[in-house]
Amino acid sequence: MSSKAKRFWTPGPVIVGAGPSGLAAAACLKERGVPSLIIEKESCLASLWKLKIYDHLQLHLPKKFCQLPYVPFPREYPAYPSGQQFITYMEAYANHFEIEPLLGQEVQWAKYDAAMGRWRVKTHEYEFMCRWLIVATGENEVPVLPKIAGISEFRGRLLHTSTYKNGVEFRASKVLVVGCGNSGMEISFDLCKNGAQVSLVVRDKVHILPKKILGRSSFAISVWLLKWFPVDVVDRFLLFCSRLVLGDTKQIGIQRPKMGPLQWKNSVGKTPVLDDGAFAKIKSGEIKVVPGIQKFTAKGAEFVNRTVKEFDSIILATGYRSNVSSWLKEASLFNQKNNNNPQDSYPKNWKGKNGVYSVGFARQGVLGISMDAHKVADDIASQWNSETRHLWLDS
Ligand SMILES: Cc1cc2nc3c(=O)[nH]c(=O)nc-3n(C[C@H](O)[C@H](O)[C@H](O)COP(=O)(O)OP(=O)(O)OC[C@H]3O[C@@H](n4cnc5c(N)ncnc54)[C@H](O)[C@@H]3O)c2cc1C
Ligand SMILES: NC(=O)C1=CN([C@@H]2O[C@H](COP(=O)(O)OP(=O)(O)OC[C@H]3O[C@@H](n4cnc5c(N)ncnc54)[C@H](OP(=O)(O)O)[C@@H]3O)[C@@H](O)[C@H]2O)C=CC1
Ligand SMILES: O=C(O)C(=O)Cc1c[nH]c2ccccc12
Repeated sequence: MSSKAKRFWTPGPVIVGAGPSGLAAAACLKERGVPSLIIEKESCLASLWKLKIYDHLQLHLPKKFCQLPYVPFPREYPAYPSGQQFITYMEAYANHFEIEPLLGQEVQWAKYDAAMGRWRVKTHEYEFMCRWLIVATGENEVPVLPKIAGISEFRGRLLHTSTYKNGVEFRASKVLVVGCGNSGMEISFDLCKNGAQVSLVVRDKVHILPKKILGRSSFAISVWLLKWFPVDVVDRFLLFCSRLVLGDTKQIGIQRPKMGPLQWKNSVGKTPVLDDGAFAKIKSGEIKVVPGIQKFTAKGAEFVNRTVKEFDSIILATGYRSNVSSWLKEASLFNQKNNNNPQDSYPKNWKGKNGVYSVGFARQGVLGISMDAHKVADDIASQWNSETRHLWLDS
């Protein structure tokens, strides 16, 4: 099969993935005069947002922190755009920069050919040869489905948050949500508003912060404070405000890590929950916090404290991982020990050896994507300007 693949030499970089990272990288390169080619496995751009996001999702950071390079969100957009508005924005972004990804082509493997001095990027139909490869396949590509004992015995409905759309079909039913990240909290809230009886598994320590403090985004306040104060001081401020707004989370069975929320995010990579209403439902008892699962049973679950409960549905809000190890054959940037994330931690994680780069693996959301895209484009453009342009003009 591989011998039949049509081969192409691309002058500029090949970008794998047409999500926000791929689009931002292509736009930044274009602004610097460097052409690029995006290869996308799905039949659309922004596939995470089009295929895996629930109906009521709003960006949890204010819009100025979620815009891609050069193009602000439309003025009429609300402070926290919806998932659909973010999709519309990305479509317009691609049109603006005339970015036309090659759709429906999954990259099966990419490896560096030292003899050619080129990356070989293979899809089912094509093989591309390029000087630079940009990995933009995202930190949230593959749903994490934990191997919990008895999971195949459960006779009710079992799904991951990536296929959850809304709570309507769960009305009046008993639902167990496994995992207390932003997905687990927001989906629990949605289910609760739709009349489901919700239990939420919190197996370990977690930081919950109010989305807003005195009407202002707690994330925006943190970014502002970080200009003047070290991160541990900002963390203490966030914890103080959280205590005032939410109360003591320990009293309802949710313990905080010893480290503050921003330090926790930077060192462990776990995003604090930005609470937008679920916590009040936990406090009122409408959402019940339950401990880790010992095993699933045909009708429900047994928990580590030996209690047993029945459920109609189980929703795994257990997060996502990257798929890079399945297709990228290189070890300078991504390694398995580090959960397939770039091995140098932020902010040194965007450049590997032989012309491989990453955009969107800094665990910093869209803001991190924009920063990576500029740095990667600057680096490639300086090489493009000094060597490649002459080669192509001469030939
Ligand atoms: C539910 C949810 C809500 C979020 N909300 C926010 C938010 O409010 N603010 C924020 O800053 N961040 C948020 N994030 C984080 C979010 O993942 C990123 O900000 C953003 O989508 C990452 O963009 P990306 O382009 O790096 O990855 P993705 O959006 O995942 O795009 C990667 C693309 O690569 C493609 N791809 C993967 N493998 C291959 C392959 N082998 N060959 C070809 N194509 C491939 C995929 O199909 C996909 O289109 C959220 C994440 C989730 C899951
Ligand atoms: N509105 C928005 O903008 C939203 C943004 N997001 C973002 O999307 C990304 C993904 O979020 P999310 O999908 O919540 O994933 P996360 O990885 O953030 O959270 C997964 C949760 O599942 C728990 N978990 C994993 N395995 C098990 C298990 N076997 N038993 C019990 N609990 C388990 C984890 O607990 P533990 O810590 O113990 O491992 C963790 O609390 C994040 O960056 C998030 O901020 C998500 C939703 C909405
Ligand atoms: O949505 C995400 O997962 C993000 O990574 C956005 C983000 C970056 N830094 C943060 C600190 C606190 C809460 C969210 C984020």
